[in-house]
Amino acid sequence: MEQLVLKPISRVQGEVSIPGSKSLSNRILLLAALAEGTTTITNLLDSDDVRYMLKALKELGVQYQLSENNTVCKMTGLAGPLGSGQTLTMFLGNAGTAMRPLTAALCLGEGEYTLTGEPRMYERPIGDLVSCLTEAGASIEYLGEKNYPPLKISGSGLSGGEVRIRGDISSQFLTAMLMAAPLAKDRTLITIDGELVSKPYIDITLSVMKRFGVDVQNNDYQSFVIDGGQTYQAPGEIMVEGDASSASYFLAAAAIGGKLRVHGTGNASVQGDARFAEVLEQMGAKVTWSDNWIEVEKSVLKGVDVDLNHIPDAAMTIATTALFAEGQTAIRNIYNWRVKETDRLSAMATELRKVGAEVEEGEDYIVINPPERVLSASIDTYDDHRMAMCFSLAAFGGSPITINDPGCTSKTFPTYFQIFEELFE
Ligand SMILES: O=C(O)C1=C[C@@H](OP(=O)(O)O)[C@@H](O)[C@H](O)C1
Ligand SMILES: C=C(OP(=O)(O)O)C(=O)O
Repeated sequence: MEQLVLKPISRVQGEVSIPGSKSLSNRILLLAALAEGTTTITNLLDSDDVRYMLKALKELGVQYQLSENNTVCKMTGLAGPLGSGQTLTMFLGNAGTAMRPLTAALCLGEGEYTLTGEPRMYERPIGDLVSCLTEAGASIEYLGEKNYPPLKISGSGLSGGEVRIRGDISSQFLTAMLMAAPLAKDRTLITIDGELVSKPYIDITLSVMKRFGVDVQNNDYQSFVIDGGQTYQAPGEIMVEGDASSASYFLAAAAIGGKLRVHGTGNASVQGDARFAEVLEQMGAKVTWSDNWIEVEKSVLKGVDVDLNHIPDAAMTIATTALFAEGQTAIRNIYNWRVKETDRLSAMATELRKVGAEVEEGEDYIVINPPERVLSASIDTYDDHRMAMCFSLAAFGGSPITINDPGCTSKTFPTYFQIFEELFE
C-alpha cells in the first residue's frame, strides 16, 4: 500500500482555487444528456466520480467532447430519455451521485441496464429509491442483497403519480426522483417520509433543474410537485462552482495555522457546504466572505456543540479541526456518515484516538476531546477520500502524520496532496 508521510506543518498562507464541485458536475452532466440542445460545461471536475458518470453516458449513446484537461465538456443532449433499447452493464465505482440519479433516469426509456460498482457500493442502501421508482411504474430487480446494488433496471418509462420517499438516509434518493420526474408521463407528487437529511443538496438539485428550464414546486421540503411530459432545455454555457466540500480542508487549515483565501465558493454559492466557514467562525476563526471566495485567518479556536446534518461531508473536517480547539467539540445528527464511503463515525473515532484524542462515538454523533499534543500516527483511510484529506490537518500538531493510501482522494480531488504540499510550509 502506498503511504504519504506528511512533515509537521508550521504555517499556511496564500491563495488557492478549488476544482469543480462533484455534486454540480454529475447533476449537470446528467441533465445535459437528457436535454434538448448543446451544453458547454466549464470547470467540470476531473475525478473518479465524474469519470463514471461520463463513461456511463457515453455507453448510453450521449455524444460529447472533452477538453485535454477534462474540465470543459461540450455535450449534445438526447432531448429525452437515455438509451435506445440496449442491454448494457455499467460500472459506477462508489459514486453515489452516479448510482442514485442514473437508477432513476434509466427507468425513463427502453432497455435493460445493469448497474454495478465497487464492493462498498453494495453496502450503501438504495432500497428507498427503488421502492419509490416502483410506485411510479418502474421495474427494478436486486441482483445481490435486497435494497442494495447491483441492480437490473428494465426501462419502460415512468408514469408519475403520487409517491412517497424516505428522507432520513440519503437526500440522493429524492434528488434522483426529482431529476427524473419531469420526463415521467404525468405529474409526480413526491411526499417525504421522516426528516429530510442533507437538505442543501436538494437546493443544488432544484437550482440545476431550473438552469435546464424545469421548475419544481417545493412545499417546505415536505412534498414536491413536478409536471410530467417535459423536456429539459440546454442552458448554453454553464460553469461549475468550485467544490465547497473540497474547500473545507484549506479553510480549516487556515483557521488552525495561517491565512488563506480560497477561490471558487462563497456567499453566492449554491452548495450548502459553503456554510462550513460559519462553523469555523463559531469556533473563533476570522472569516471574510465574498461572492466567490472565502478567506480564513487563524485565531484561538474553541470547541463547539453543533448539529451538522445539513453539511455531512464538510462536517468531517470539523472533527479533525477539533484537535486544535480548546475544549470539547460535539458533532450531532450525522447518522448517515455510517452509510457513505465507509462507516465514517466509526472510522473517524478510531483514527482520532490514534492521534491522542479522547472520543465518544454515538449512534448519530461524535464527541471529541483534543489531546494536549497531537501524536504521530499512521492513519488508515478506509478507501474514503475525506478521511485522507481530513487527517492531513493533523500535521499541524507538530508530529509527522502518515496517510495510508493517499490515492483514494481521486474520488473527488485527485490533486489534493499536490496542492497541499505546494501550499503548506
Ligand atoms: O447529492 C449530492 O451531491 C450529495 C449528497 C450527500 O449525500 P447524502 O444525501 O446521502 O447525505 C453528500 O454526502 C454527497 O457527497 C453528495
Ligand atoms: C458521500 C460522498 O459521496 P457520494 O457522492 O458517493 O455519496 C462524499 O463525497 O463524501
